[in-house]
Amino acid sequence: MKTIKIVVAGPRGRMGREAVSLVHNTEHFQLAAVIDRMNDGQSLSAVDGFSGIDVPIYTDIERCFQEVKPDVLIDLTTPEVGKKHTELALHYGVRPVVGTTGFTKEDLARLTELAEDKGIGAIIAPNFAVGAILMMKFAQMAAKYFNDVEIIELHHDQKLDAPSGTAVKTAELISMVRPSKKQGHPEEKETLEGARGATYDGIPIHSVRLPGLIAHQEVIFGGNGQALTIRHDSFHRASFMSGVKLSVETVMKLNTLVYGLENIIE
Ligand SMILES: NC(=O)C1=CN([C@@H]2O[C@H](COP(=O)(O)OP(=O)(O)OC[C@H]3O[C@@H](n4cnc5c(N)ncnc54)[C@H](O)[C@@H]3O)[C@@H](O)[C@H]2O)C=CC1
Ligand SMILES: O=C(O)C1=N[C@H](C(=O)O)C[C@H](O)C1
Repeated sequence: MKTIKIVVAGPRGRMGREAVSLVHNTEHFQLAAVIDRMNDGQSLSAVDGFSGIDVPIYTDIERCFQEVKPDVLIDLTTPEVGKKHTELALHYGVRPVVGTTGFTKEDLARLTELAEDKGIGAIIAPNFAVGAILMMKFAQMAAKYFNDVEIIELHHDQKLDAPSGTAVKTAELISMVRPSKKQGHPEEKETLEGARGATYDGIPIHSVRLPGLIAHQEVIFGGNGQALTIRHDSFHRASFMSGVKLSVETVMKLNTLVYGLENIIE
């Protein structure tokens, strides 16, 4: 298999550390450099937790792309930075694999157009865990039979965006198959603002943030005399890494932007 030359953005983050380890330990992947906010020009091996991983750190992504000429960028940063990085990657002909969440419909439309213009692949995946993809697919299946549904997503308290990318993606998949509907009593009123959560196409989404959690989601369907709950839990960020590996391998064969791993997992 041809070696894929990879740059990871956000290497010191919770996900970035796992991704650096994945790339470093995968035979046909080459970790060529990392992009961080500090330590420009130093070796990653000098940073705590990365001993033996001797690749350069860049704080300037454009200089990194010009000098390193990677095949793939793995971005695990923050919503605003992730959008900028994805755009620059496409501009430089580097295929982005983006786990960073917080992209709007407009962002996705713009990036899809850019990938088309450049004729290269890109993957933006709100969740890389295979169990989470199945949860979303099962929820879409169930929505054909149950019109009433609410999503509860639960994450660690350091998460920047709410609702989670996974919750938004789940609501999008459900709204593709169920008729648009306003749920609950037509005259219901919130006596405390936010009590009914956010809504996507009439689907309430509730976000829980607590220390100790990693990434969890329940999709609850209610019907006549019954309820169906579909739940997924990530107890460790290793749960996301097989999806990152598959995305890097797949993005090399694509020439458009794919949003969501459900589109590449059979
Ligand atoms: N798609 C998926 O399966 C998953 C996606 N995520 C998403 O990944 C992103 C990162 O999550 P965590 O690792 O938990 O966050 P984190 O806060 O631990 O890490 C983010 C890292 O990005 C770095 N960063 C910020 N600005 C930067 C810049 N300009 N250049 C380079 N690095 C920069 C920070 O220094 C930090 O180390 C979030 O958007 C999160 O929602 C998280 C878990 C799974
Ligand atoms: O920030 C996180 O941790 C996660 N973010 C992603 C999301 O917003 O859906 C994926 C996973 O839930 C973990």
